Amino acid sequence: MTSTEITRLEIRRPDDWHVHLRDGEMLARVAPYTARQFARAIVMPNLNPPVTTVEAASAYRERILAALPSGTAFTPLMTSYLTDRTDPADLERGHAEGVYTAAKLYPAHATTGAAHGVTDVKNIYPALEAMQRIGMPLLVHGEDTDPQVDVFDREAVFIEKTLTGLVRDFPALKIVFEHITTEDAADFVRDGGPNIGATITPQHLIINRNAIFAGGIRPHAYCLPIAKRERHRLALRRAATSGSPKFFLGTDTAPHAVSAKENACGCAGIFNAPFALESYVKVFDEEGALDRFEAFASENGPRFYGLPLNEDRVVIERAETVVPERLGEGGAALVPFHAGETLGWQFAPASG
Ligand SMILES: NC(=O)N[C@@H](CC(=O)O)C(=O)O
Ligand SMILES: [Zn+2]
Ligand SMILES: [Zn+2]
Repeated sequence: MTSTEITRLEIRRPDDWHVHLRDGEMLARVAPYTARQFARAIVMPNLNPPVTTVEAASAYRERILAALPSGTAFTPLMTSYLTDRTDPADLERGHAEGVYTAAKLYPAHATTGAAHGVTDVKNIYPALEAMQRIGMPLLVHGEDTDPQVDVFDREAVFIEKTLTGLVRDFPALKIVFEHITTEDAADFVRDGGPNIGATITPQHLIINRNAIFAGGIRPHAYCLPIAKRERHRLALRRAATSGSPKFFLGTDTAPHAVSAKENACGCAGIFNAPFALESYVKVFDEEGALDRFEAFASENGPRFYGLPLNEDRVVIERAETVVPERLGEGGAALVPFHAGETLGWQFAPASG
């Protein structure tokens, strides 16, 4: 069957292996979108202050569950924010107690909420040794932070200056190279051992860097790592649809208030949770790879993490979905990815 003849996908319920659920009112506003489409999500710890202890992660998990309508079947998978002072014993205890699923490396100042990040990876070597020993995955925001490095080269420079050494020094550590944006990263992951994987966002499969400057500056197309040239987007599409088990779904949904996006110093982050599956399926459809979508969305992630696959199923149909310009009212409104566009797929269509 050619792709255009497929009008309905029924797949295991997907998981989102990279989300920002925020906290407080924003958490209540955004978490239901992720819980609507996904069974589980890896929750990023870049709150203010960051989630650096088992107690903080456990309390955050409770706030996430409390923010969802009762009866919602959704499992937040918590992460620890690594700092120069991370205590390996905290990681081991959190992992053993089932609180931490993974730990996150933000190079200091690399992105939103990374001010408390790691200044030199050598500082977390004791933590990484413990994680390697207990099988706890390391999640990496892979951008070099040297201000001399061009913003479009930061991911490639990070591979060369940091990631290659980490993989060499911790050959048995599970590493997820998060939200990859370049052909360099896709090749590095493809050519690496079985314990290196990567998440890919919808935006990096759909836009290139021109979108940030289309007719004027477009703050809602700005995220980190920043979208790159077309050849990188094409390489990411090949990686995502290749059938390789190393690449899996991670939206990096990163909501910010409209006033923080449409600003002289706008925040990085794209809020893609509301139509995430529609967005990814569009890409797999365009690439003639709808038959590979279930593995990318629902199988490769849990297998990499060593978690069971979801048993329930979801339906995504070929049907028009109009994406609103804004979701929510007044100051609480958020601009979703694809605002104002019509997508050709619809998640969980009303029966009939
Ligand atoms: N992706 C982004 O542009 N922003 C994320 C941080 C991150 O994932 O780097 C955020 O928390 O806003
Ligand atoms: Zn990041
Ligand atoms: Zn992120």
